[in-house]
Amino acid sequence: MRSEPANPAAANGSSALLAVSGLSKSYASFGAGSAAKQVLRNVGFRIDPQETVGIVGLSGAGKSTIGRIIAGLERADGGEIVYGGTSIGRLRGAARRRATLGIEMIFQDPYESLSARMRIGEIVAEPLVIRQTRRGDRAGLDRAVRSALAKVSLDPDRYASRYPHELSGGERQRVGLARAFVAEPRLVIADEPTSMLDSSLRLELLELMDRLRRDSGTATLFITHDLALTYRFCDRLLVLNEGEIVESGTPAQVIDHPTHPFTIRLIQALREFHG
Ligand SMILES: Nc1ncnc2c1ncn2[C@@H]1O[C@H](COP(=O)(O)OP(=O)(O)OP(=O)(O)O)[C@@H](O)[C@H]1O
Repeated sequence: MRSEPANPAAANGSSALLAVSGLSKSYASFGAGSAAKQVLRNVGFRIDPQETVGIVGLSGAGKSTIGRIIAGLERADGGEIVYGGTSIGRLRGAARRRATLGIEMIFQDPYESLSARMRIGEIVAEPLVIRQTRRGDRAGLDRAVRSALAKVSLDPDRYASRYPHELSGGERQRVGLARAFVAEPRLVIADEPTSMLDSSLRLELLELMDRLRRDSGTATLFITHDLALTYRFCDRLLVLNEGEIVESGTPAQVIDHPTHPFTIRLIQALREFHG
């Protein structure tokens, strides 16, 4: 089996943007006699600067849990996360926020991920306000927001003062991209960013995300259940099965020469689906 080193941080932590090792997570189960459900087991991988790494797996495999733990929205039970040379897994509150300022997340559901009470311009400005990069420079902040909206093909004059409910799903996900990239992040975690959109819009949005990340030199963790997409958008691929990484490599290595029985089944299913 091709796999990541057991401890990627130790293997070459100095050049990795993100090094995750030994990550484990369980959720409590409800009901009499229910044992806790382990959703991640000894997960380890690294992401280098500017690299796009895909995580594929079936629904419930634990993909989103990995993204949410790295983004600080969940806490792991065990393991280590080193980001930009700093161990962030055990940091809390302001220290965690400071250490992870360069990490942004794009969520699956464009209907839920944008604050309903904020105007689009405010939503896009938020990462800059949090980083205080344009403190006291209102004109500079407006310029940055307008430029971010223009880069996702949303006319700032038409969209900046609207509210999310006035936009279509595709437009909202463009706002999500503008917000994620406005402050030139070092790492974007994209959790199934197009799975709620019509198939006609999916590729367009992913190509836009790919352009934004290339232009800004941003690394990406691309979470998807669609193996075929990783071929096009990922430098490396991790296959997650029931909370364990069972295979990793370039998409060509993994898809053309799978070695783990789960990956082989996944690829067979993909081939049958696409004829
Ligand atoms: N807050 C939670 N409490 C209890 N169980 C949870 C919680 N969050 C996730 N789970 C469970 O953990 C498992 C992994 O969920 P996760 O969302 O990470 O999977 P996924 O691979 O992203 O799936 P999908 O592709 O369907 O989004 C699932 O069985 C899910 O029900």
